[in-house]
Amino acid sequence: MTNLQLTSYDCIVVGAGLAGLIAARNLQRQGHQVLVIEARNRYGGRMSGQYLPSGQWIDRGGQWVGPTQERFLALLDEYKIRRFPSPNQGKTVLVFNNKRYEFNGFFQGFHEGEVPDIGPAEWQDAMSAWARFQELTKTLPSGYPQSNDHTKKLDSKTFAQWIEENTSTDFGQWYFAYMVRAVGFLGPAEPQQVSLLHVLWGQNCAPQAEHPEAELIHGGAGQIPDKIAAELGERIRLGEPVVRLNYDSAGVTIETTQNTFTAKFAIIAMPPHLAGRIIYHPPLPPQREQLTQRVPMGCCAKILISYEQPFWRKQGLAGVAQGNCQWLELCADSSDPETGVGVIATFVVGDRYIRWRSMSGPARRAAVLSDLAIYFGQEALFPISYDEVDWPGDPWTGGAYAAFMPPGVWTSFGEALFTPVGPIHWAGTEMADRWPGFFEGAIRTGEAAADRIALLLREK
Ligand SMILES: Cc1cc2nc3c(=O)[nH]c(=O)nc-3n(C[C@H](O)[C@H](O)[C@H](O)COP(=O)(O)OP(=O)(O)OC[C@H]3O[C@@H](n4cnc5c(N)ncnc54)[C@H](O)[C@@H]3O)c2cc1C
Ligand SMILES: [Mg+2]
Repeated sequence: MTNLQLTSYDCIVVGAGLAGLIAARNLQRQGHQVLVIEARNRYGGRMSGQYLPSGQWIDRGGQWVGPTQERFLALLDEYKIRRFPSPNQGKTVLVFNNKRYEFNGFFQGFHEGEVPDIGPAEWQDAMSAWARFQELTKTLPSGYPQSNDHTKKLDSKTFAQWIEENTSTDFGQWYFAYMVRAVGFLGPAEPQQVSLLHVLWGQNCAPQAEHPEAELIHGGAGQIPDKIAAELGERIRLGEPVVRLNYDSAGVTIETTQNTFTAKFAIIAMPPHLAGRIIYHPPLPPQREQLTQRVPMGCCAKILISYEQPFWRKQGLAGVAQGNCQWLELCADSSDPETGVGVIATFVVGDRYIRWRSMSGPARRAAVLSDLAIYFGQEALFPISYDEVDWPGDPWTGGAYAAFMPPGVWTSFGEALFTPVGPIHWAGTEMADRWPGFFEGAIRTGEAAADRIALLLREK
C-alpha cells in the first residue's frame, strides 16, 4: 500500500538528473506547481561529483564543456561557476600495437597539429576514410534522422561494416573504432554494435570539431545539481523510485515505492531504457514500447586517478594519451591548476569493460595503472587516490556516457523517442537533436519540455 498525497500538481517530473531539474526549475519559475521524484538518494544523475581528501574535486560523471554548448555555458554563468581550459600543453602520447609515439597534436576523427609517426600509408588510410566519412555526414539533413530510402540503407549497416569497407590498414580501422568506443558518438559502443546512421547523426549534431572537451569547471560539474535543487527545495523527493504511471486525458497518477501523487502532466526525464521500466496504464503505444527495448546505454566505466602533482608535465607530456592498450584507449589531464593536484580521467569501454569488470578490485586497479605507466611512465604506478565509477553496474543509469542506437532503430522506432503520449512528455539527453549525450543536450530537452508543458497549462 502506498500513501495517496492529496495535493495535485501541475506537473510531476520523474528523474532529478540535469534534464529533470532544469524542466522543474523552469516550470516553477513560471509559477507552476511542480514535484520532482528521484529514485536515488541524491540529485544529478550522471552529473555527480566528489571532493577528495587532497582538496581536489573529481567528476564521477560528465566533466567537460565546449564553446558551442550555449545553454550549458549560460547555466554556468548564471550560477557564477568558473571554468578553465582543459590542460593540454605538451605532447600527446599514442601507443599503437605496442609502439609508443609522442607528438604535438591530437586526433579524434578530425586531427589537429602534428601527425604521429605511424607511417604515411597508415595515416593516409585513416585520413582518406575520414574525408569519405565527412562526405557521408553531409547527406543527412539536420534534425533527428528521418526514415527514407537513404537513411534506411545507412541504418541497416553497423559502423564496423563501414570501417571494414573504407579502411585497409590496422591503424585506419582502429582510428574509427577508437572514435566510437573512446570518444563516443553517444554511447560509446563497439563499432559492431552501433548503426552507421547513428554515428553519422552524432557526428553532425555533436561534432568533436566543436571541441566539446575544451574546458573544465573549477569545483566540478558535480556542484551544479545542488544549486538547481536549492531553488526547488521541498519540491524534490529523493529515494522514491517511480514504479507505475496511470494516465488519461485529465492527467497522471504516479506511484512510487512509498506514495501516490497526481498531476495534470508528467515529464519523464531519464534514459529511454529506464523510462521503459515504469509500468504504464494504459500501456504505451507499441512503437514506444518497442523503442525502449532497443536503446542500450554505452558500456563504460570512468576512472579518476590522482597524483601529488601532474608529474607528466616534467617530461613535456600533456597528460593526454590515446592508443590500443589492453585496457585504456583514452586518458585526459583533468588537473585543476588551483589545487596543484594531478588528475587523470580515463575510461574502460566496451568489450574491455566486460573483461575488466570480471576481475577482482585489486586486479582492476593494477590493470589501469599498468596501462597508465605505458602512456606516462613508472610514476603513474603511485597515485594518491584511485576512484572507479562503474556506471553499467549502477541500476539508476545502466551505463555511460549515454544511450546509442543499434541498426534499424532510428528508422523504425525513432519518432517514439520524443513523441508525447497523452499527458506524458519525455526529456533527457538521449532525445536532444543538438549535443545529445552531453549536458547541453540534457538542458535543451529539459527546457523544451518545460516550455511545452507551460503552453499546455495555459490552454487547460
Ligand atoms: C562517465 C560519464 C562521462 C560524461 N562526460 C560528459 C562530459 O564530459 N560532458 C558532457 O557534457 N556530458 C558528459 N556526460 C553525459 C552527461 O553526464 C549526461 O548527458 C547528462 O548528465 C544526462 O542528464 P539527464 O538528466 O538526461 O539524465 P540522468 O542524469 O541519467 O538523469 C536521470 C535521473 O532519473 C533517475 N531515475 C531513473 N529511473 C527512475 C525512476 N523509476 N524513478 C525516479 N527516478 C528515476 C535517475 O536516478 C537519474 O537521477 C558523461 C556521462 C558519464 C556517465
Ligand atoms: Mg544528469
